[in-house]
Amino acid sequence: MKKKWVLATGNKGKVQEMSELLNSFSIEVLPQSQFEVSDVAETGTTFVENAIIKARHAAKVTGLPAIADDSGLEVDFLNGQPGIRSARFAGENATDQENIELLLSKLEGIGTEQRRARFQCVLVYLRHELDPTPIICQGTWQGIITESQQGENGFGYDPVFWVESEQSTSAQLSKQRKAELSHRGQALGKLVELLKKQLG
Ligand SMILES: O=P(O)(O)OP(=O)(O)OP(=O)(O)OC[C@H]1O[C@@H](n2cnc3c(O)ncnc32)[C@H](O)[C@@H]1O
Ligand SMILES: [Mg+2]
Repeated sequence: MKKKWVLATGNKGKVQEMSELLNSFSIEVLPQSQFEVSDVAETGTTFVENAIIKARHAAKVTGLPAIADDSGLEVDFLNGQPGIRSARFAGENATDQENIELLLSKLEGIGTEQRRARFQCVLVYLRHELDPTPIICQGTWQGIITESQQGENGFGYDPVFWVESEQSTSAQLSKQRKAELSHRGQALGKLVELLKKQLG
């Protein structure tokens, strides 16, 4: 029987982006919704702290190894905001749409240079709740915040994240292309390499 791990996220977009690659191992990586893991308060001040908090919580509740993602958008004009607060930029239970609208309103009249931004992603793997040596991987993706929304793919801020090399927003990229370029794709690639070594 395949071993099971838990993917410690409540975000369906992340589950989509991470499941396929992670499940190419001899391990089944299942989203935390299948184990009734509740969302946990993200009380850290860094992506890495929050990723550990989420992975540890899921490992504790399920008794299984856990992988978590903490990610967000840093905008130059906003001195790196919304950062770790990206999911809650427009309030605790804000929708993607509300967060995007708040971001565009804060950048009204601001030129391209100051609209530069980057997505950050930190992935954490814990073998168990009290694992003292988590595996930690990071990825960064540069872009520019557009003035209006374009594209239907992805989630979060993808419709306003302009990727210069592709001359499109992240929401106009295919799933495959986003995975090749994105912060999460980069972090995941590194994690998979390290896991392969660890699993032999
Ligand atoms: O905490 P979990 O349950 O994993 O789900 P979440 O959506 O709350 O995730 P985070 O706390 O890590 O917040 C990350 C936010 O940053 C944004 N974000 C992260 N990666 C993104 C991506 O690939 N495309 C667009 N927006 C992204 C998006 O708004 C996310 O909600
Ligand atoms: Mg969150």
